[in-house]
Amino acid sequence: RRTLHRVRDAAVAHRALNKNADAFLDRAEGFFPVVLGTGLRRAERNETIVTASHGPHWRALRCNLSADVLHPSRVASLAPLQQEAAQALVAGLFAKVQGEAASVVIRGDLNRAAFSLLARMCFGDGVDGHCVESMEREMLDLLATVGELIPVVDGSWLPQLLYRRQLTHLMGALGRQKLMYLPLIDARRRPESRVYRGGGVAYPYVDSLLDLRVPNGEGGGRRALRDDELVCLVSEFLGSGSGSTVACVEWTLAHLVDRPEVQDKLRREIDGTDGGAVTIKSLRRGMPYLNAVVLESLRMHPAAPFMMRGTHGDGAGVMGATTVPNGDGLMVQFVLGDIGRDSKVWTDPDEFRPERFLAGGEAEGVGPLPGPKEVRMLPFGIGHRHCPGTSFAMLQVKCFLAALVREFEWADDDCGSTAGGVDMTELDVFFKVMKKPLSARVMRRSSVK
Ligand code: HEM
Repeated sequence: RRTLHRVRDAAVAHRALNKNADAFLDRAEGFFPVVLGTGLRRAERNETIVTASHGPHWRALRCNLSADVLHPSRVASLAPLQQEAAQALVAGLFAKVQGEAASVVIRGDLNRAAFSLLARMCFGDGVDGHCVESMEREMLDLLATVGELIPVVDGSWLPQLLYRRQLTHLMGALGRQKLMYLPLIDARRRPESRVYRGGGVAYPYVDSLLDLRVPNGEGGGRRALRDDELVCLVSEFLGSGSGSTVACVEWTLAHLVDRPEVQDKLRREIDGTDGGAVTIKSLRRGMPYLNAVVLESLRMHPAAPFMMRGTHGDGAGVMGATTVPNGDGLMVQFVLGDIGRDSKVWTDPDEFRPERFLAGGEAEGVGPLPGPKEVRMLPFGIGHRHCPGTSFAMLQVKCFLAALVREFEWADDDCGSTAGGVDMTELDVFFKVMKKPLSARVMRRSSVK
């Protein structure tokens, strides 16, 4: 069992993750419910990128995703797919808002759009829509169960005894995922599936995983990934990529509903860009206010509530933990929401104020990832283990928001709000989500003008 230490302070995070980065390269073993549930010994475990220890296996998995699938230069080629997903999201809302306005709980629509895009990137084009829906349902179920377990998993084996029901449910969900994913993975093994016809996904994630050879441990040489490993990696891709972007878009919309003047200002920027047709080019060229709005949202509500690292000797010293029982090491939990609202670093940290990220603002130059000189927020982590989906996710969130704000006006829905406006209560489960899903009054702009 390891000792758990929580970091809520930006300066301590900087001391650990920038100044002593090498001591914090590892994940905290045994912290992840899936690992706890399977209970496999490390040598047999189906590691994902998140769970793998720093070393050659992790490096092979991570390089494959970040260099072959999500490298910033590749993200440009995924942009048309993101645009298509945004258009499908808007079309779905048009269907819901048939009159002038409607009350909409947006989370489900966002999740469908984000998940379908990732499923396409994962398995290629042509996966049946019902199959995608079933995968999405199972993923939501899995994330909900993992979310129940995360607060109680502390690196010991006790939760395995106390939370048997949730662990059994988790194993069932993983088993059902396996049944759904394996036929789709097998389909990608057929040579004809590798013919790229243009206009779709050029190199699906599954193809990259099938081509990958990972170090064979003590046996030496390299080997292909086992079926169970492929299933876990696909699950990680679909799960970590969808819920995170959905949470970020939902939180941002909630603030736009709460602060109509911010929404108007954002809409003016969007309307003024390329005649209102927001393209990936225009998003990449700038749109400083949209960028500021998204960063402010991520500062206050980082989609991943915590970031886990494991450390020993030096790292434990940096944390001020001089006595670590049994020399087992220290599990360090960086509380990302608290770090982004550290009052020693931010003025009025609980206020949604995107202007702070604009030129002349207190956070001018602060981006999604911190530089080596200071840590002010950590929405995508930091260092070697920072989120490999950062560029892709930022683009996707902006793409969805730009489309939603261009086509609709978003207002407070009386039924869904408290007397004080939108209910911003947070719930830390697998992701940091709105405790009460956003319900907004959505008006088509054509009917507003
Ligand atoms: C708004 C969206 C997202 C947020 C806020 C987010 C946040 C994070 C954070 C905080 C970490 C931990 C980083 C660290 O320990 O330094 C992480 C890791 C990771 N994320 Fe994301 N993420 C997002 C989207 C995505 C997407 C779209 C994907 C892939 C499709 C992805 C895949 C991963 C993976 C595989 C890791 C593990 C990296 C490693 O351990 O080497 N994430 N993410």
